[in-house]
Amino acid sequence: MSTSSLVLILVVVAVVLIAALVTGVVLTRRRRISLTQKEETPRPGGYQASSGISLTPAAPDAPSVEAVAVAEVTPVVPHPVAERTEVDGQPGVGDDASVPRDSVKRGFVEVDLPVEASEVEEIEPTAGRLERLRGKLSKSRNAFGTSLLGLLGAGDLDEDSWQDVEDTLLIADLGAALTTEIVATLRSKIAGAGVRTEAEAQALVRTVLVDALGPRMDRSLKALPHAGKPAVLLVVGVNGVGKTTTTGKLARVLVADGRTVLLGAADTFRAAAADQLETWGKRVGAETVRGPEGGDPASVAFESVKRGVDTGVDTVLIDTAGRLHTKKGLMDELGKVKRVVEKQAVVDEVLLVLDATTGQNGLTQARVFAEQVDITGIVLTKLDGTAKGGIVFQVQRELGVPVKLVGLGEGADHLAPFEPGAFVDALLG
Ligand SMILES: Nc1nc2c(ncn2[C@@H]2O[C@H](COP(=O)(O)OP(=O)(O)OP(=O)(O)O)[C@@H](O)[C@H]2O)c(=O)[nH]1
Repeated sequence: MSTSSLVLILVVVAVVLIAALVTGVVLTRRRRISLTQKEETPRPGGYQASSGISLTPAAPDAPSVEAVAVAEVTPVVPHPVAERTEVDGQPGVGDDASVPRDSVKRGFVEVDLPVEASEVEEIEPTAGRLERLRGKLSKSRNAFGTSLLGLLGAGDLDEDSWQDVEDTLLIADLGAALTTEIVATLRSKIAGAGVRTEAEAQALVRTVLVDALGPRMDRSLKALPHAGKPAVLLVVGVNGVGKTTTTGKLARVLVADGRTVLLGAADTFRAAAADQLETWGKRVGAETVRGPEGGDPASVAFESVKRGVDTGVDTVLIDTAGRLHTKKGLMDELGKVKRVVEKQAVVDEVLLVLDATTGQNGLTQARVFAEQVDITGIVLTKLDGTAKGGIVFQVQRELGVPVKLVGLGEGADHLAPFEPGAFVDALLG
């Protein structure tokens, strides 16, 4: 082979190698850029609460103005005392448990446990957390706001257009009654004021929707100690809605606020649920009280509060087992858990966790739980994954109970206070 052929071959090999190298670098960069964009660049708009979660001690003797206002419009539902199955309200374990279990015990279920914590984590202050939640509600915003504002901003509306407005509200889960009401209000306001532009439509819709969300309701979380005893919060709801995750996130908020917390794992149906809660506890440095698998949840709740009082923590958070609202025995059991805890201390909050992605069924769940225990606040989870944020309107209206917190993701800090203005802004974009 001549020298010139050898030089030619070497040049070709060198060119191929350089081309491969350049392609590799470009691909790696692209991948990195798309990852960064996904995780760090917030989309414009989105849910932006203006402050952190408001924590207060309960003041049972002095209800707030807002609570009184809510009570005035909401008839109190009497509890079905006659249907209770236990007679003495005392906790029992195993065969001694007085409430029959009418549900098949859940078998082995695959659950993702939070990453095992070897030491207590540093928790970022809540202020920065709100900024990071920007854009989390974007799915709801896209579906709801864009079409509604487009319709209303288009000038004079004929009957077909009003039908479209109505459909948009219904699809967003506002429910038939509220939709009719809101459309009637919008129609009369538009007739009175005249709406020419999308900006005018936005201002009008914002006012009407914020008003429908009861902006004066007291949404502070009664999670601070009072009368020398810890605040006690009970977290309830059907299976898989996010009770344990919310309890863990809430513990983080409290600890970040300088509070001491004890967790009660009153989900005795699944050992994995108690493990999951205990891991959250370890991550924030909180003790977790748990009982034997299959034991009496009321007993665990009782022991948790007793331990919380003895150790002088600020807040006891009790995570209960997921229970189908259609199973009477399990719902009775929930009433018992609350009554037993009340032998030790006041239950300051009963937080009903609802999964926003379940739409109308969330409303049915809310009704049944409210018949069993006095719900004091709603936590609406998974709002990051639904275009149906409208369930908020209906649940509040039906129960007369405020949505206090929203879950906006699976992350440990994806919990935000519910603010009607911020919520509507996020919906409308
Ligand atoms: N996207 C999203 N996922 C959430 C949110 N809250 C909880 N989850 C997820 O929902 C799933 C169920 O959450 P859990 O906390 O185990 O629910 P649970 O109600 O305690 O479940 P059971 O104990 O089986 O009744 C988990 O994968 C959570 O990460 C949220 O706000 N957004």
